[in-house]
Amino acid sequence: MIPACPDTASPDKEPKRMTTLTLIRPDDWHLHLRDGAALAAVLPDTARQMGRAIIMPNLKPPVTTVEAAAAYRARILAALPAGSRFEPLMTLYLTDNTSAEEVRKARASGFVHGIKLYPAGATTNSDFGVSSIDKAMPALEAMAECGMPLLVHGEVTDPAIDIFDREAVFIEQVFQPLLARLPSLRVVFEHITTKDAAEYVASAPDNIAATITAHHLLMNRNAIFVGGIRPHHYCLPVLKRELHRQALVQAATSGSAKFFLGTDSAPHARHAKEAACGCAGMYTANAAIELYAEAFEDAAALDKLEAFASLNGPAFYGLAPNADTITLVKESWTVPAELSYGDEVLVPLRAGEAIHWRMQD
Ligand SMILES: NC(=O)N[C@@H](CC(=O)O)C(=O)O
Ligand SMILES: [Zn+2]
Ligand SMILES: [Zn+2]
Repeated sequence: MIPACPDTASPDKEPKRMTTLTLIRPDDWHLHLRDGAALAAVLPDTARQMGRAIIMPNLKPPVTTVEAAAAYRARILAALPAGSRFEPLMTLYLTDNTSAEEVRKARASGFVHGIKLYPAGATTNSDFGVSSIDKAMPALEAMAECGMPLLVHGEVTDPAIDIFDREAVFIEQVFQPLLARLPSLRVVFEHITTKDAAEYVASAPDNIAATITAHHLLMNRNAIFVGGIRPHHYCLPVLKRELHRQALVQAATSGSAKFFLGTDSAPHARHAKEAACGCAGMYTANAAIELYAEAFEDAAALDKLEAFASLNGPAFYGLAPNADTITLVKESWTVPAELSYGDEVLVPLRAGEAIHWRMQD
């Protein structure tokens, strides 16, 4: 990281304000790109900022085979802007029927970098998810054997469990028993939202890591209800109390290599969000690194951003960091009120509001 300070005219009078920030190009370790016209609409946003991204497999139908992942990867590459060097890192969607053979095939493919566990019914397009860990055991054992990371949406789905407690209960009921059975399994606890998860991951062995979204670093659950119900602030796992937000900020800025950037940018058309039963997911890919920069700056930890955004993820996945850099400038700009999304429109996080960092082209 090469911070530059233009306040050299009065070096003694003012505290150093960082106004440009050059980072090794970041990667997004948790991204939803969708497919077809939606894919074509959102992909350029991520490709502009990120070197690579872990592409979530919750399409309709989900990406459950290496063959389907190869075809999806080809569609992503075909939709990239000319000259882009963005690399999609593919994942498979774990089901009760995923075979050990498919896991080994995925490992051998070289382009499948993780297998995603969605508890059935936990989130958007998760109906084909795992109904019980026992059923997925042959696949999970093969993953532990061949070193294939398990990416986890860590929420229980029991309707009797309060929605704000579903992540903490998942740790107890699913995560701990699973790791007791397969202690060498490499696991990414995706989009963690609680102090419980941050502490659990921090104290777990090195094969356990976590992604953290920008929105969970920047907002607490009050943001869902400011002056009325805010469907664009609804995502899963749902935003939590301020004490949890603070614990996530602490984890992300702690310098621990276990935590890394995963936007969980999850586009849904405006009408699907602003509805009687609105979809879960926030769109942040258009301003991803800027939103993280804000969160790190608020925590006076901009010096920790590069490791979180550009180094810890590749290290966990056994990849080299990107070879080029990006530069952020301290400069306010207004997020568009909406973005085009195929034939529809999409409302990004902070629509119509200011963001105080801007990535240079
Ligand atoms: N995060 C979300 O609220 N939604 C994601 C699914 C997910 O990551 O759980 C989506 O695909 O829309
Ligand atoms: Zn999820
Ligand atoms: Zn997600």
